Amino acid sequence: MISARGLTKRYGAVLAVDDLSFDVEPGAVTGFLGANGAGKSTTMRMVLGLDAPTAGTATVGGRAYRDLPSPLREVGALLDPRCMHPGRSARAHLRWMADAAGIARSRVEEVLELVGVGHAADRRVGTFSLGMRQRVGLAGALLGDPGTLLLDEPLNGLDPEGIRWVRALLQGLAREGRTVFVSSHLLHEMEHVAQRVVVIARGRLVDVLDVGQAATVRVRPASTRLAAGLRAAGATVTAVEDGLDVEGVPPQRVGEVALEYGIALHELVERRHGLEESYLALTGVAS
Ligand SMILES: Nc1ncnc2c1ncn2[C@@H]1O[C@H](COP(=O)(O)OP(=O)(O)OP(=O)(O)O)[C@@H](O)[C@H]1O
Repeated sequence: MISARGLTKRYGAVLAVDDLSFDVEPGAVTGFLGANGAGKSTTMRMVLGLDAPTAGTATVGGRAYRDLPSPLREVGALLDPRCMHPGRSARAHLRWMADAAGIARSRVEEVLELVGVGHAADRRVGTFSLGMRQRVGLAGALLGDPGTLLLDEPLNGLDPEGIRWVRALLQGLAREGRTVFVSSHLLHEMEHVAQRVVVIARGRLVDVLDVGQAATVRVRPASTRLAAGLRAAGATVTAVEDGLDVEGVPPQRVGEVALEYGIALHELVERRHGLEESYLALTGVAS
């Protein structure tokens, strides 16, 4: 688990991270969503001990990063993939990391294959596209088979196939019980990869949202008899345009109630509450 408590970072006049507290639980992908400059990278750098907080603490499994006995085996990180040495090959880059952490070189070959860069392992990283560098960066994060992953914008520069692949990889890692924390400034990316999302704006916590939990069933026609029947069945019903929005009962139950009342439905659609609605509502309030 990653925990931030009162985490604050000031760069001169800029308050980059402002009294941020949140937990990232194992077993799920947790998104870290905020506009450019909201403070995501600074927060991740503080968790990784690369920046010292002005105030507050950040811990992984209850310890500060610098106190972890074998950091690369406990925490895998992907920060800016443009920071790799352009003259080194992907294999040399990963071997250098593995040697520094006492990890067997055979593991380098495993992660190269895992991220799909095996065929280009001896090419200089400087010749790689951003998407390929992201894959090498991910390989580096996975090298020590860590229980916790912090990935800063890992989908940047990937093509649609690459994005689908990373999503599946991260969800698989979370299912194995790992803690996976992934930042993005793009809402729809988070909606498809994360189960929970920590939302920040201007360095402050806005909210922690569950993605796609509650659902609304939209039915037409907007029959008052149907609305009464659904309420009697325990639903919350709101009249909208030419239909009804029904919450609190599953779609099958809505269909059954309509049948009981002899009402022909013209439409019955389940809509998961999108992160977008919550995000816009929240950031609208916050701005
Ligand atoms: N080393 C630094 N010195 C001065 N200001 C900094 C430094 N690093 C970050 N900042 C400022 O702190 C704020 C937060 O930046 P940060 O990079 O953490 O945001 P971010 O949410 O990761 O944005 P992006 O999505 O653009 O990467 C910004 O105003 C940025 O200009």
